[in-house]
Amino acid sequence: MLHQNHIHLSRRVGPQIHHSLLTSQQQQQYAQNHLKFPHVTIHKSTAQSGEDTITKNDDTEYQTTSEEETIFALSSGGGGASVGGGATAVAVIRMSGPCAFNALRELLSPSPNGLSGGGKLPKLPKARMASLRTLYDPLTNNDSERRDPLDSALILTFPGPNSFTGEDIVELHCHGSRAVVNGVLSALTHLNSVPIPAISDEESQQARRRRLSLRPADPGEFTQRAYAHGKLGLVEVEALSDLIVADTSLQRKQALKQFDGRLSRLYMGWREELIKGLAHAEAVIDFGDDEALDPDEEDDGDMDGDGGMSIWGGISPRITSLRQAMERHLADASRGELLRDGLRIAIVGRPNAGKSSLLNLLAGRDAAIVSSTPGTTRDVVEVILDLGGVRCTLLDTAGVREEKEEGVNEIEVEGMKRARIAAKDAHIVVGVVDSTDYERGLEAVDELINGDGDFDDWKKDNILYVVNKVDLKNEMKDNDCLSKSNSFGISCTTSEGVNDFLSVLTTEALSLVSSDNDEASSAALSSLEGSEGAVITRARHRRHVEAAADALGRFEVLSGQGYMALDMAAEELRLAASELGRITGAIDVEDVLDVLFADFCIGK
Ligand SMILES: Nc1nc2c(ncn2[C@@H]2O[C@H](COP(=O)(O)OP(=O)(O)OP(=O)(O)O)[C@@H](O)[C@H]2O)c(=O)[nH]1
Ligand SMILES: [Mg+2]
Repeated sequence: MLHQNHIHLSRRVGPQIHHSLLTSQQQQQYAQNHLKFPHVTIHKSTAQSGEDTITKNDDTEYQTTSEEETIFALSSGGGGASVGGGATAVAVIRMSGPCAFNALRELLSPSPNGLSGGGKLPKLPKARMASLRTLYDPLTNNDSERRDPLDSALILTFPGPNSFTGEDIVELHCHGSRAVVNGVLSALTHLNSVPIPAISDEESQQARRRRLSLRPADPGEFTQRAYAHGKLGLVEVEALSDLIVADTSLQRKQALKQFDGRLSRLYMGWREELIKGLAHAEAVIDFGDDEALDPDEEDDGDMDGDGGMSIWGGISPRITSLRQAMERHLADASRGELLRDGLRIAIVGRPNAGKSSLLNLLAGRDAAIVSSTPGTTRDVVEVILDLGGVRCTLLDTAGVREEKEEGVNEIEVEGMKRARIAAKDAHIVVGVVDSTDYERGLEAVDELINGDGDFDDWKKDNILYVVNKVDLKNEMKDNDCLSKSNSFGISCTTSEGVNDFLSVLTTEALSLVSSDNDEASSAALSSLEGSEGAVITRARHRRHVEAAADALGRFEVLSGQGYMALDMAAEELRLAASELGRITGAIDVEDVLDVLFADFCIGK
């Protein structure tokens, strides 16, 4: 049976295979130790196709990708509304998998019998060289002499394993109209079921179907295959996902920094250090401390709990400095995560202060209703802004005032409740005060911030006061109501003062996400070459680094207790190493993958 012992380079075992990173001997050991396939040998590719082969120990050969289905998708915009976007000049359709080149040959064939007609096989362009070719429609009525042209397209082929997915890839750069894109996608979908009169016997029909079996890709499936074939690590996959959805320049820069591998290098470097410590522990367990200590290793004079030399030798101080590096890495005020997720800026204040007017002015469009009736805004209105490269969600909220004031109804009360929640969840609060009703306006903002015990103290530093409608009261500029250092006189009607306020708001946003001045963090990272500027960008990474640092803290206590606690101390090192391995995908991360790839768009 051909597929009986086939290794599926699929989501299930994929994360643990990194061919490009391992020597063939390591790969073999990996397969035997981790993949539980002791009966196979992995050979690096020598074939022109470049596909690795796996030999079963009874010498039957399998191609690693032969059982993978070939997938295709529209990878760019274009194609019109029916496939999720407006028409563009060019649309890129990608195929990946063992049938990709055959499918391309079929599209290049003008004969109504396609490849099965016995005629000359259409030549594929040279690998990685663009070529302008006519694509023919295999769904053309069979009575015609020639298939109908589908498009004149630029074609590129990337033979595996030197491709994004590690498989054979074809890129069709077509014209971006709905008719062309739908025509090509439909041709690929039906390729294996196109009736070919030249083939009469069932067996040949089946063989043809196998050669041309394609299906539409799932979201993120190209990247998933790249990961399964060791082309990308987990942290790089996450970075790619961030890069695709980046809205601002700083988000793009952060994603690119992570994509170039510096964050992976940091975590892998730490993990290697821990594994060295573990090897030391194994040696002590097996041979006793005299033999375990490396004679070249400088003894730091560490004392164990019994007053003798530590059985951990030079390992203990290294682990301590590793834990400290992790703690510095963690003490970054979540800047990377904030930049990735974006900041929330809530505009609050009394009704009629001009909150919606300010939101509209900053957004450059009439996103919220403005009216002279107090209590106009009820629901929270959100607009996305790019402030100096920081993605910010600006939230306009209902005006807050005493519930017993005249005219307040239950809908407004609900609106005020939502305003309080928005302010509490925001990273920056902008309190808008009407200059003609300054005292009450300021009181309302202060009550919202100080009245609720839940309001984080740190956030009280991130409040900007905007005294609006200065056009109505010019003497306001000298009035003491602008005495707060973080307050600005503006007019939404004349735009006076708005630019000054915007530049301070931008500086404030940048200071929350910037790590440039963060000496602690850069000191933590510069110890590992090439990892400068690597910051935590996801809560998932933070959880694992925290757990690793905790384990190292416990190790430090246990390592001082001599032989008695040797096993337990080693276990903490193992735990810390596996937490770091979970970040990079070196250790099973099945649960993470499902969520991560579902976040990708189709075609990536
Ligand atoms: N003269 C003057 N009028 C302004 C200014 N800003 C806003 N207004 C007016 O003030 C009124 C209230 O403005 P909104 O932006 O709706 O106020 P709001 O704070 O959103 O009010 P609620 O949604 O009810 O809480 C409108 O009539 C605006 O035209 C300003 O700078 N100068
Ligand atoms: Mg409003």
